[in-house]
Parts: sequence; C-alpha cells; structure tokens
Amino acid sequence: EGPIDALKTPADIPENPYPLLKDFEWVTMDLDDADEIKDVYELLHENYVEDSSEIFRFKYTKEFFNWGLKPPGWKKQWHVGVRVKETNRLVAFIAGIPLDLELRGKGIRSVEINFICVHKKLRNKRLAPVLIKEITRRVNREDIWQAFYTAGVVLPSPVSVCRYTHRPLNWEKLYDVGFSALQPNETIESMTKLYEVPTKTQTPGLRKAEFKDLEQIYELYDVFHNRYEMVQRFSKDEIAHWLLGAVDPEEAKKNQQVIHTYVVEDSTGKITDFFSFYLLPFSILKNPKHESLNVAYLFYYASSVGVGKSRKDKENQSLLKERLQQLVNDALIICKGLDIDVFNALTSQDNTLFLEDLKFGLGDGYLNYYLFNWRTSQITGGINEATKQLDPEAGSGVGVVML
Ligand SMILES: Cc1c(C(=O)c2nccn2C)oc2cccc(OCCCNCc3cccnc3)c12
Repeated sequence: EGPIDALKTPADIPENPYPLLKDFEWVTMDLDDADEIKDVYELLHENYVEDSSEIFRFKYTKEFFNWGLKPPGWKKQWHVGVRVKETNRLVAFIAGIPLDLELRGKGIRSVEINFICVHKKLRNKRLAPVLIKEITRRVNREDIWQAFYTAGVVLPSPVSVCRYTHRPLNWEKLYDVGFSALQPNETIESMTKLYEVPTKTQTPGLRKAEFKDLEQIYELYDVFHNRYEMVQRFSKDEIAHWLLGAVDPEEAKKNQQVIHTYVVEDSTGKITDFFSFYLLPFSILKNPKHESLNVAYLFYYASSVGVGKSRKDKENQSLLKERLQQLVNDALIICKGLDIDVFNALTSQDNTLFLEDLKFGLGDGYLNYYLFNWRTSQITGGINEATKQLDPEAGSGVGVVML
C-alpha cells in the first residue's frame, strides 16, 4: 500500500501547460461566471455520454454544476477547459475537486476527477489523455500526488467495481422510453402494481434536514463511515455543502433542487439516521411521448444502528438491514412524490442489505473505482466477481459515493 511513482515536489513539475494540438488552447474556467458555467453546461449537455443506448443524455442544470463542481476548497485552476483558438469555442473539459480520502484508516490528501468530456467531433484525437496529464500537472503543482476517479470502462487495476441498480417508480414511463421491458408472463398493470409505493413515509421522526442538524449529521456521518475500507472524510463545511446544498444557508436553498437530505429525529431530539439522494434527469432523445426521465441517485446515508459495530456482528447486520430497508423505502416514497421515474443506486456502502427486498433491479452498467499513483489491494464492491450477482454477505468496502 502506498505511492507508486517516486516522491516529487511541486518544484519538479513544469510550470508551463502540457503541449496541446496547435489550433487549441488551454483555459482555466471561471465557474463563478454565468457565461462560463453555460459553456460547460452546453458542452456536457451535447457531448457527455453515459449510457450506451444513446437514448438518454444527462439534462444538466446550473445548480448541478454549482453544487457538484464548487465544494469547499474548490480551485479555479482545477476546472480545465480547451478552446478553439480561432472561435473561442469550448471543446473539452475536465474537473478536479479536493478529496480527503481514507483507505483502511490511512488518510490520503487527493483530488476527485470527474466531468471529463471531449466534443464528439474531436474523439479519437487522443485529447482525453492530454486533459488528464494537464490536470495532473496542475494538481501536482499544489503538492497533491493522488487522484480518485471512476469510469464505466475497465482501465488498468480498479480498486473496486460496483454495479448499477435501478428501482422503478414509474414503470410505465420506463417501458414507454425503452428502459424496461415486459417479460412473457407480465403486463403493464402487473408491473405498475409490483412497483407501487405508499403515499406517506413510515419512519417516525423523519423530516427534511436543516442547518440546525449540521453538527449531529457531521458526527453521525463520521462514526458510521468507520465501517468501510474506502471513505471520504468531510469537514463540517463539506457536510453542509454536500448534504445541505451549500455552506451558506441562502445559497443552499438553490442547490436543494438537486441534493435532498432527510434526518430521523427521536423523541429526545437526537438525530439517529440520515439519508440523501441527488436529482439529475436524462433528456430522452427521439421519443414522441416523453422528453425527459426524472432520476434520483442514492447518495450518503448513516444510521446509529450501525455505529461502533463490526460488519461481522450478524445480529447488528440484521438490525441495520431492517433499518436501512425502512429508510430507503421512505426515500422511494419521497421520490415518488417528487415525480421521480427511477431511483438509482450502486452496490456500494451497505446497499446490498436492502436492494433485493426493495425491488431494485440489477442494471447492465458497472462503475469501476480508480486511485491514481496509489497501490492498494482490491475492495469488495458488493457483487460476486464471477457471477456479478449481489453478494449480500460480503457487503461492500466502498464508502465513497461520486456524483
Ligand atoms: C448513470 C446511471 C444509470 C443510467 O445510465 C440510467 N438510469 C436510468 C436510465 N439510465 C440510462 O443508472 C445508474 C445506476 C447507478 C449509478 C449510476 O451512475 C452513477 C454515476 C452517475 N454520474 C452522474 C454524472 C456525474 C458527473 C457528470 N455527469 C453525470 C447510474
């Protein structure tokens, strides 16, 4: 376990940007400028590909970028763009944000790389590796030598791999857009009935999280995440940003269209649990009936039921299983109320404890986790390596959730 490359200092790193194809120039995006956020939004909206079927494309909002790209400690120079010199058109982007990663108890100051995008017309020009080299240079100049990133494709040595899972909430719409299909002995009515959820949440004391809960959420997140091998450690400001929408309560209101966090408060005023999900719709291309798919992604959660207990403690595992099933079932009920069509989750964290019982279906996508310049042994991703089926016993050591 440890760095792979020879140790260096920022002085060893070139101060000039990495060489670029002649018609293009490096730019540092200023995501405090509405026009620049718009450029990134348009580039990704037209060119970011996530699903192989080409039916769906992420339907970004300004708030999604405000929230996803500007957490506490964000740096302009880690929002790297490539523009065409002549036209000033943005044709590529890559982002890094600070990450306090902890791997089996060892803290690793690193960055999280995400949102890499190359314009469709510039594919196969080997631009992506150049984007990665340039953002690595800019990160190294800040004396950071490790990076964390995920990808649907298999690259050299993933630390872990998790599987996509989907919980239909509006089955008929998923059927209409071609995401879900009918098996021989099924009908639209039987499927709609199968995925029906109550209208009211069931957990006593469940309510939206507020800023007054910040201290307790911060504490509960920290102790609960000791159970995973790979976790993201958060400052209190980072918990405010990632779970309440922003450090500043006024700014947070806008981002609460994207990030939704709920807490359970017991009769003594103690926060015993929280869960969160973020919304990122898909535009549906070429469909006569629907133009967008409303999607929620399970984000971070924690329960006092799991605090201070080993995952080998069978008794506690079954208590946690029961608790998480109830909490995530409430998340489904809330999302149905928000007109969400499908609730997405990975096989990470303790999700394998509830995925099957709450009727999540295994998707055909996988998420591979990578750690640049850090050798480490593999971490279980909640699925059986050979069969790719859920591995409820093993659970997952992956506690980090990336957007
Ligand atoms: C993507 C995604 C999908 C789908 O593609 C999908 N669901 C319903 C219909 N479709 C086609 O399903 C998932 C299940 C779990 C985690 C996921 O993704 C985890 C990572 C999400 N990244 C979002 C992101 C981050 C940065 C920039 N743009 C997008 C996904």
